[in-house]
Amino acid sequence: MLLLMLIILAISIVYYFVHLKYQYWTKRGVVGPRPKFFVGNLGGCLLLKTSPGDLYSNIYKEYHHKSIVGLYRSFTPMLLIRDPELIKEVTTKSFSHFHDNDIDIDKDANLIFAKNPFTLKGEEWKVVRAQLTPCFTSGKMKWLYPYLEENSAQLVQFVQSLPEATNGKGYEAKELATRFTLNNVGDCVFGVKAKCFEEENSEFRQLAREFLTPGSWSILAIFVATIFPVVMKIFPIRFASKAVENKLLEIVSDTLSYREGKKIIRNDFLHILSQLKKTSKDYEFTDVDVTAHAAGFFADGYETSSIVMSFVLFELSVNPEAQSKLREEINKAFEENDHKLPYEVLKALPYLDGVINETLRIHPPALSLQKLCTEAFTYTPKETNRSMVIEKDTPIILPVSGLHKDPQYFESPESFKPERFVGENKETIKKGTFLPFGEGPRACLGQRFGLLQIKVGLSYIVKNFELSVNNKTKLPLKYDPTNILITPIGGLWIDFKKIT
Ligand code: HEM
Repeated sequence: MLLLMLIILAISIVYYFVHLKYQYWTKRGVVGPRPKFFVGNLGGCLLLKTSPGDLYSNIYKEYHHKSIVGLYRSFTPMLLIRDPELIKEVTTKSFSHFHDNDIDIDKDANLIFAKNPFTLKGEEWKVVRAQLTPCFTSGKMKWLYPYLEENSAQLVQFVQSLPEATNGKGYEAKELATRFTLNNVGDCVFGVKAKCFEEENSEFRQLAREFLTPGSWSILAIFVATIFPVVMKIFPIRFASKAVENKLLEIVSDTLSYREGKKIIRNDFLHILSQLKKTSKDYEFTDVDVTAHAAGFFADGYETSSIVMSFVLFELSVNPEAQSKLREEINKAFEENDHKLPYEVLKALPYLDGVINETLRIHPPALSLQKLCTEAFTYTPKETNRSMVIEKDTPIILPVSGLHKDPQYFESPESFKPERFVGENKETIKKGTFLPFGEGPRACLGQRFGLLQIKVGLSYIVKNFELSVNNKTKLPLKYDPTNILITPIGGLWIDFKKIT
């Protein structure tokens, strides 16, 4: 009897404290979905039924009349922001209150990722971000452009050589785009030929398969770290296997020694990084930094860009009018420039820009972003007019996909309309509602390079092939719930008809 009473007492105490924990947002007048014991609001993600990005998009839609929504990650209160004004505060105006991403990684177990600006915090992030920013100036992109053009010409030859791409069996767009972007990072980051068109299992393709590829360990680790950052503090989870990390480090140090020995100067990221070693004044930039950042650019450089490129190919296939209009713009640019596509001309093509931005709106590779409140911030939601304090260490969710599909900001959000991002229309897009690259000081560092490689590869493809969707593509598209970056279930299969 006594034992039973003790058990009931223990359960009641636990229940009381759990109840108290889950009162956090109610006490502050913030509404949100009811949390479940232990998992809070992320149960669906843990059961792999939904990705965090899709979960936040659904919550965004459900609470359409609210500026903020209170959620719980296990017992930790976190805040989903719907109000674009508050998003502007978080990303830009009051950046000093929210300067970190909500991710923790074990530095000893992750040599490469631990140096990536995305995972760095506070002063360390500031220093590294300032060091790496010069790698992505417009001038540096111009240096790299010839490599991208050469790989784009090879991309066309590769598609032409594939019987399945042209005989109605279809070719998977992500596979195609990954081969292309890996060749680009091989050239632009390491100065090495990645040979992803020539060889089915080239060294780079193998590396990529084990690194940030859907289903690989690194993707799973990122998934766990995103949902439960605390796990990363307890277990030294690796984002890339030791073998992959060593291989990347070996490629960089071999190339550097070869260049030094032969006195070779090649205009690429590796050269820019090794120059930083000589010019960095305030903070020592070591060999390890050069190597880790080059390897980091490899990781950042191919996956997100190939996702975007594959979705652009898909959207053009299902929107033939947009495809024709884009082809017209590209053909004209080639004709007016001696059958070439110079860097300045490509950069200024408005419809191409619109097509890519509209694809990024409908299919942003990161469906949501996670920030951390680093200094308390006072906010007054307009619907309650009651100010509340966002406390230090509160995780903040920016529901990118929810905002991108909100009819309040993008009329008929399900329709593919590149014109939204062309000319004056672009200026009417409300700040804080279009976030494919994030926003403010912490926005994507490699945006210029990512967009450039997509633009040039796409221009060559659209000039040479008519695209249509192959019936192996499962429509309507569904994203794999076990991935952080969007991955369409079954792939995006495209037919390519050569334009003669
Ligand atoms: C179209 C392709 C790309 C997309 C859609 C994309 C998207 C993003 C997003 C959403 C973030 C997070 C921003 C935030 O936290 O607010 C990010 C960060 C970052 N990206 Fe990209 N990215 C792309 C290509 C690249 C490329 C090609 C590189 C480098 C070669 C790169 C390097 C980085 C780095 C270093 C960060 C961390 C920035 C920081 O925290 O200071 N990205 N990217």
